[in-house]
Amino acid sequence: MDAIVKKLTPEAARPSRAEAEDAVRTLLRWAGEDVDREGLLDTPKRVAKAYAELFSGYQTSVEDALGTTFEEVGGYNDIVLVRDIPFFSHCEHHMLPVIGKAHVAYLPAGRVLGLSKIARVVDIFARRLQTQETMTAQIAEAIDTNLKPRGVAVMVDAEHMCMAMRGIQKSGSTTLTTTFTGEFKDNASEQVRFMTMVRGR
Ligand SMILES: Nc1nc2c(ncn2[C@@H]2O[C@H](COP(=O)(O)OP(=O)(O)OP(=O)(O)O)[C@@H](O)[C@H]2O)c(=O)[nH]1
Repeated sequence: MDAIVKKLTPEAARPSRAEAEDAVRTLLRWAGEDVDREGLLDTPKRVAKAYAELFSGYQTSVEDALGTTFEEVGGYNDIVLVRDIPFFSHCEHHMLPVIGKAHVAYLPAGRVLGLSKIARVVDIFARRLQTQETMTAQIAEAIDTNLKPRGVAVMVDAEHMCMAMRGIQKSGSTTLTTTFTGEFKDNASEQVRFMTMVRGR
């Protein structure tokens, strides 16, 4: 999966920071701005710096983030759910913000992940351009591949600014997507337990 991203963005073909700043100047001029006015002089630099952070998922490897797993010595083998993981992403269609929460669970098969690693995986994919559906599936696939648990369940609940700030202009509406693998996919009662735990307070 990461190999695909690297193929799309080979380091040698990556534009320089100066080229990125020039692109920002072009967009500002296209929007009708005077790029030489004092308030905008450092804006291209700031935007490029912000993009480096907002799209840092391209520079981060899922395998590295999930590399460390621990043997579960106490015999725990039930659902591990990390819920309400907040994220900021951008849709691949308009490059406008997608703001939401991810709920990620797995059924261990002898090994467990550091809890923070689950949030790291969410951030890696959130910081790449894609659809919400793809992001949901990729989080599940990454945990499945690297941890090899009995099953993974991922739910993403997000508001898309491309639907709120422009176009149809429906703010407050959120989109829910789910991906289930293994025992979560095969067993409807495991899905229900996941949903109940996500909702329970
Ligand atoms: N399925 C899906 N659609 C998305 C996601 N993010 C944005 N979109 C949609 O992508 C679609 C792009 O549609 P287009 O008709 O090509 O673009 P557009 O003219 O800007 O569309 P409008 O938003 O309807 O004005 C829109 O319907 C968006 O709501 C996502 O994560 N998943």
